[in-house]
Amino acid sequence: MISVEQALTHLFALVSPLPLEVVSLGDAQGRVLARDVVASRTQPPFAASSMDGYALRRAEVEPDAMFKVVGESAAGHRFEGTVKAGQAVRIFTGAPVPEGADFVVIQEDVTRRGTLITLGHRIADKDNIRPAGGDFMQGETFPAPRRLRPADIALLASMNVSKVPVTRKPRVAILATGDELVQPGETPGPDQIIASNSHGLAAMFEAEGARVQLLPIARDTRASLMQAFALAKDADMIITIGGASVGDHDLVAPVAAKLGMEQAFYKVAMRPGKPLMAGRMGDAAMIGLPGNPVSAMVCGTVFVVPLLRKMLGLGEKCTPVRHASLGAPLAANGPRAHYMRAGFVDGRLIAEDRQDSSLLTVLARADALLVRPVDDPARKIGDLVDYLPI
Ligand SMILES: Nc1nc2c(c(=O)[nH]1)N[C@H]1C(S)=C(S)[C@@H](COP(=O)(O)OP(=O)(O)OC[C@H]3O[C@@H](n4cnc5c(N)ncnc54)[C@H](O)[C@@H]3O)O[C@H]1N2
Ligand code: MOO
Repeated sequence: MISVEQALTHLFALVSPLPLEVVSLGDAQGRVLARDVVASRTQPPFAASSMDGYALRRAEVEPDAMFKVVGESAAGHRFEGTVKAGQAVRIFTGAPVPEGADFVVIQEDVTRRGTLITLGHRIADKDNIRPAGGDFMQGETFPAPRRLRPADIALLASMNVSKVPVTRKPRVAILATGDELVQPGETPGPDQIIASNSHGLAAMFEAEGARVQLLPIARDTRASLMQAFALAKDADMIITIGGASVGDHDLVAPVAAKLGMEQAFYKVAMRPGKPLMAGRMGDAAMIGLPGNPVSAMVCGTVFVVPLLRKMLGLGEKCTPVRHASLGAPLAANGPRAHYMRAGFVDGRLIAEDRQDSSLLTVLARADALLVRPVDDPARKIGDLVDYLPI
């Protein structure tokens, strides 16, 4: 058995960053920017008013000063003239500040009669002008790699970038195996259960930016497994679920080997998730996840998600652990790293009582995987522990 860290090293060696594709801005949310993007314009492109009011010369601002309003500058329609001594231009938020003006008095501080305005007694120092290029300049770089968030999309739009170079989505084929499995919505026989893992993992990988292909459930025969693998031809990564252990019907490893899989490792010193296997299978990375539902989801979180990030060009990093203080004591851990389902109560982390790897209700209500290192000693309330948010 190898450690979680050793397994991750082997796994990273199985995948490489994928090529880029160009998508329209409307399709860029959540995608990973693959190349630096350069602003094709300056924003704002002119000095702009940040308030509705009157543009005039700062040097003339004094209590009760009077000005003649000689025109208007609105957003999209600038005042073409120059503001001269004793003159003001009606101006609105976002409008270009006219030549000659260097100050905007907000309209609340002004009394207007006809074309004349009188300033109030106290005018704040703030000029209410946004300088040209105050947000960004033409030629400024928006750096890759970066997973694009809504605010990034707004910024790229503002830079007049309408097409975005992003890393192609990793194509992940998920293959559930087992005679006992039927799809959600089907009617299971008396000895059957619903295939849950493929759907949980598909959701996890798609949230990370993968395109998931759910293969038909393979029965516990070599022929059925072969057939299912054959459908995964275009995949960058093949994930099998179940059939990874030592039972007579655990056929994934021998069938994968027959199909040319070069196994990088089998079995990791972790709980849940011990019977994990991985290797190269043709052009794809193949990862065999254990069948127990929580084991499959934990392995997805700890191993597959970091690989997808590497494929997306986000670098070779395991998901960083966070720290929290314990809300209940923990017994000493054994020789396998333990990823315990745990929840926050009043800001402190408490491990669930039941940690069996079949319990999806426990996983679904958990906030975190509390990470216990190999041979971690007993812990008391208030001790700092590592966790992965889920
Ligand atoms: N003698 C031993 N028995 C087992 C060992 C061991 O070391 N020696 N390891 C145990 C551990 S740990 C795990 S985890 C499981 C993993 O076994 P497999 O990967 O071969 O998985 P299966 O036997 O096919 O299934 C286990 C369990 O999970 C259910 N399952 C499978 N696929 C799905 C799915 N897609 N959705 C929902 N549930 C699924 C399956 O019905 C079984 O209940 O082996 C232990 N045994
Ligand atoms: O270690 Mo198995 O992966 O729990 O239940």
